[in-house]
Amino acid sequence: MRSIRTVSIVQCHAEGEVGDVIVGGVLDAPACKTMFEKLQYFRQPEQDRLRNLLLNEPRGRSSMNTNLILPPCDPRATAGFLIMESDEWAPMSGSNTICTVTVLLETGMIPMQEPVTAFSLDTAAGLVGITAECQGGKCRTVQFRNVPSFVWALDQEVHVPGFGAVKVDIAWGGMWYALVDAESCGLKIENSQGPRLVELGQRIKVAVQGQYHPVHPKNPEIREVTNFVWTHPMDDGHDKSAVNATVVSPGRFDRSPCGTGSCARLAVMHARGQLEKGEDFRHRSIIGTEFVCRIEETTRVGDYPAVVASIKGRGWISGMKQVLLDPEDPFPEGFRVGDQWHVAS
Ligand SMILES: O=C(O)[C@H]1NCC[C@@H]1O
Repeated sequence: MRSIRTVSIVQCHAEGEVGDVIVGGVLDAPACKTMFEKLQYFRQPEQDRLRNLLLNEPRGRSSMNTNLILPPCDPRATAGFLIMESDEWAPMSGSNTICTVTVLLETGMIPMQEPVTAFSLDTAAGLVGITAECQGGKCRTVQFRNVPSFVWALDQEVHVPGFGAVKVDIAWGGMWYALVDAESCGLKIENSQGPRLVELGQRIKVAVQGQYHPVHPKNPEIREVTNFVWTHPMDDGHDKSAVNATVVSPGRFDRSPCGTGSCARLAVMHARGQLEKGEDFRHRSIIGTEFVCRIEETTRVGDYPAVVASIKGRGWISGMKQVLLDPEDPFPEGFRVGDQWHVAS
């Protein structure tokens, strides 16, 4: 056996969405003042080979993410982390935060305090507060207090070639999202409609990218919609709840209820007067798992009214692995196949 690269990983999922965590084998980015600078370093083509090696086949698959724990830049944080998704280094991610916290605590990288461990994590989108309920050495729940979320525009009409006009909301929840009511396109969020939801969701996302160009007021480098959420109307019975399905690029469902998508939706619901500060909202995924979401505070981001949202969910460690690269492997950055990766050509 030979290898020119060895990366040690703890495998984890949060409410069904894989968020593996690198615990060894990758050095920190040199001389960075912020986690966003670290993200910029790692997404350069030479460094980005790591993301391709880990997420592309044969080592990865289309429905997974990998997180990289690094020293924080903000002195208030206990650790920093960066998020690798199939098509981007995401500034922030909810399911990946829950996985990273679960691994940090259950492997002892951050000492676990029972019944509650509280600390902050530094991300490329800013500081995220963590409150983890812990019992018997298990991290039972992870709640994170996200960077502020806000609506960029409501009810925008987008022309989708071959389909027609679609109404979209555009909001920031740690990533930029377009959100569309599935019923407005004659669809229901259920597995039997999966291929159509993913295919049309991707097409609407591309159409939005062509017509609307949101920019984060605090960081002009964080721009353009990269994620898409299908929503169902809120069930306002005993609990406020709804199902959603996030279409992650290049075209597959988030298996979790999507933490940053949920924050974007909370900002939209607050702007529409559907959810107040302090109210719980239960967001369910395509596989029936749930995040408990809440608006903790209202604030502003630049000129935009914003909400500070918290999201609570659960993570489970599922294994450990060491990724290797044989110097003669013909695919040092892996490959993608059209059956599962929505390859354009
Ligand atoms: O929970 C989230 O925010 C996400 N899950 C995978 C894609 C998004 O980053």
